[in-house]
This record gives sequence, structure tokens and C-alpha cells, in this order.
Amino acid sequence: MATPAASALLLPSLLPPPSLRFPPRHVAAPGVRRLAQPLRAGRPRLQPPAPPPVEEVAEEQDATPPLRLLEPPQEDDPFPPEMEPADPDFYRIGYARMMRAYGIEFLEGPDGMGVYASRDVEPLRIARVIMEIPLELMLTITQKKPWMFFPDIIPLGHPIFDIIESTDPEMDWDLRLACILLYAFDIEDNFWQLYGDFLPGPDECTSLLLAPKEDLMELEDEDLASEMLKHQQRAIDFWQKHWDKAVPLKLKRLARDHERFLWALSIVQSRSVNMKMRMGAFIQDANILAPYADMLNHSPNANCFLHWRFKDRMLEVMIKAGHAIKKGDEMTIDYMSGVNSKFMERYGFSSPTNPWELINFSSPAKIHMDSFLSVFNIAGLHDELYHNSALPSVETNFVDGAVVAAARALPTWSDGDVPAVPSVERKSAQVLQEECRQMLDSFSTTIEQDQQILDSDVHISKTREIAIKYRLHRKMLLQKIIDSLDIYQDRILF
Ligand SMILES: C[S@@+](CC[C@H](N)C(=O)[O-])C[C@H]1O[C@@H](n2cnc3c(N)ncnc32)[C@H](O)[C@@H]1O
Repeated sequence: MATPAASALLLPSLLPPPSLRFPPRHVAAPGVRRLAQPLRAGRPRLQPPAPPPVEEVAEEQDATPPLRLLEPPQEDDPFPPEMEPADPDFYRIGYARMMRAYGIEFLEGPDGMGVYASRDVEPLRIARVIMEIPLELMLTITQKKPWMFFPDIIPLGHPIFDIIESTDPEMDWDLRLACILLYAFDIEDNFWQLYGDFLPGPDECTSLLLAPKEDLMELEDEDLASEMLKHQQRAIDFWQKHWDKAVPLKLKRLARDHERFLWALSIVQSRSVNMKMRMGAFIQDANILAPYADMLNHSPNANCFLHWRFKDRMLEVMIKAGHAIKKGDEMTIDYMSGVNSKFMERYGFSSPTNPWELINFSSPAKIHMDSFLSVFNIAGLHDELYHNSALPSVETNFVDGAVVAAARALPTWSDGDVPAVPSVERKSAQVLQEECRQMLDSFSTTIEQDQQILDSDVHISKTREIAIKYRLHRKMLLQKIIDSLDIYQDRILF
């Protein structure tokens, strides 16, 4: 099935050919290159491993009959009238399809493993495929009743089936997918047994589900810490209810201790995507673990997106139309638009330049919205602000996601064509700057101290590291808002 496309990477559905098997993440693999960062100890590494929210809808269909899974049509088993036959090619293809990748490689970078361009791509008028992952390599579960999962690897009567069945499909998608993942690891020769080597281990995983309480305290965000303690308790309760008792060995060995279950849940939460998939006649909201695509990191300015190809049940990773890609560029997707605490809850990372980050100001001071936006060449409505980098800007590279976040977070006013009065604006800007300084002072450490901790040679756990980064990123944003307001005061006069 391979096309002769240059640098096509072909990975088989069940067992990769020996030349493409991934060494474990902690072993430097021939053919797996690294970026500047050294390989993290303890993590197997792959030539390739999903994230997040993806949208793509297929044609509109609404029926959702009660099926546990779709099975190949039988000659003597006519379709119920509300179902339409699936593409017959799908059944001919059967179980032997491969993952394909074009013009990319999987490398260790500053954000863990990532997907990088291995050649230049001219901007095209239409999106271009860089990965194709067939349904049978993925683990999927529908969000709504009647629930279904693909592929159907769990035999009826297996106790894990009853555990999944006891959960709420709409609320517990992550617990359900974690059960399926643990089960897949246990099936001999299942693809996920191999792929599991390339997933981050418990000490490399950034998920706060794995963070001890002391690490959660380092966040200096009580709401997020208590939210994470609740998430941890939910997972532990679930494990205790179903595992921590006399259970059959075939169930026990899937998660002998609650740490194993928490790890599986971390993997599911940080690597799964939500998608609308059209399967035959049904459109389903599904949660998916898609190998290889789950190696894509997040960017709010992503150059790629995910697309469900209904015809042959493939998940495609595509470069967005109009994007020029240079060899070595990181290929990214947009996991979601949210504040850093939401990224931390699900994925265990934050960004100092997250354009969706919010700071709640309490002072009544406001600055003139249009004046602020025009100083930084930002345009658009509140939820769709974008920076026009083609126009000459205040300072090279000063405007980034943090300035966009400042434009969204700062209290502003606007009244038709009424212009800003510079002296009043300057005063308001100073009041807001003072509030930012007070917020900075309320942290127990400074930006410099956090940076020192992160740069020091003393070993700290992954979850402590990301907790410190989270509070540092908040401080960096506050500092950037102060700096933006300095520039605003300089410019508003003209
Ligand atoms: C879907 S996985 C992506 C592959 C992952 N980097 C790996 O090493 O396997 C999502 C995880 O990647 C990391 N990640 C993704 N995007 C990131 C970003 N923009 N900044 C920092 N970490 C990121 C986080 O650890 C997150 O939980």
C-alpha cells in the first residue's frame, strides 16, 4: 500500500517491521534524532506517538442505533433501514492496514517528543496529508449512549467489560478509555503493547494526576491544586471500587496498584482527542487514542489539524492550506483555546504566551481598547484577536501571545468614536500596572528565583518542574502586561 512518495514512513498495523520498531524511550535509537535537549532518562522513544480536541465533521446523519460495535455486513444479515452500508472497500482492507507518514520525523524537543518536518513544503491552496492512521490502530470510545468502541478487542464476558459498562459514557470517557488502554496492553501481540514503549513513563509524564500534594502546592494556585486532588481521588476511588479486592487475575494484572491506573488515565487525558467520526450511518462524538498523531504538540498558531476520513476510516493529520513549512519546523495542532490552568488540568503544561490566559483585575481603571490594540497592531473582536506581524511594530518580537492575552485581559473601554485622553489613559495604565505588581508580590518567589530552581542541577520531579513553570508563566505574563502598558503610555501621546 505504500506510495513511492519520498520519505514515506510506513508502519504496519500490528507489528512494525524490525527496521522501524521503536527502541524504548530511554534508549537512544539509531535513526531517532534528537533536538538540542538530551533524551530524558527512563522514557522509551519512538520514532513516532494525541492530544486533544479535534473537530471534523462528516456529513450530517443523526441516527444512533444501539450497537456495541459495527461488524462487517453478513450476506444474510440485511442492514436495518436506518443504517447505510459502509464502504465495501473497508471490509476488504480488513485488519492489515498501515500507518503512513510523509515528510516528517519524530524527535525529542523541548516539549518532549514532537513531530518535525523533514523537508520544505510550499504553501498549498489545499490541505496536505502528512500522516494517515487507520481506525484499527486507534483505541476509541463513544461519548454518548449507546456506547461503542473500536476496535472490538474485549471479549464479551471479560470483567473489564462490566467495569466499563458501569460507568457514565458522558462523564467518564477518560476512565473508560483508560480501561481499554490497560486491556490492550495485556493482549499478546496487540499493537499497543509495542506502542506503549514510546509513551512517557510515570516519572516522565507531565500530568498532575501523578503529582504528590507537595508538588501541587508549588503551583501557588489553590483552585487548581484542589481540583487536581479531586481528580486524583476520583481515579483512586474508581480503582479501589473495581480492583482493590479479590478480583480475577485477568483483571487484577491490568492495574495491580492504583498508581498504574493513574498513569493510564494520565496517558488518556493528555493524549486523546475528541472527534466527531462518521461510521457508516452514524456520527459519533468519540474519544480517541491515535498512535503517532498523539506525538503532536500544541500550539495556538498550529500549522496542522486532524481530519476523520470517513471513506476508509482513517485519521488524517494535515498541514493547513496556505502554510509554508520549512525543514525542521515543528508540526503542531491546536489542542484547545483555554487558560493555562485548563491546560494544566488535562495536559500538564502551561505557556507564558498563551493568548487565552486571563488575569482578573479588580481595580475600576480602564484603558481605551482601540488605542491599545492599534499600538500593538492587534485587530479583531475580543475572542478573535490577531496580531498583524506584517505591519511595523513597536519592537521586534515584542508582540506575542502574551500581548494578545493582555489585550483580552485588561479592563478596557470604548465609546463610539470618542478618543482617549492621553493623561487619563496614562493614569489608568499606571493603576493597572500597580495591580500587576501587587499580584507579582503575592507569590512566594520571584521570576528569577523560579528560573534558578529550573536551571539548577538539582533533580526535581517532572510534576514539580511543571508546577514551578506554571507559576513562573503567570508571573511572566504579569510582567509582560506591565511592559505593554509602559509602551502604551509612550505611544498613546501620539
Ligand atoms: C499529545 S502529547 C504530545 C507528545 C509528547 N510531547 C510526548 O513526549 O510524547 C501531549 C503532551 O505533550 C506535552 N506538550 C504538548 N504541547 C506542549 C506545549 N506547547 N508546551 C509544553 N508541553 C507540551 C505535554 O506534556 C502534554 O501532556
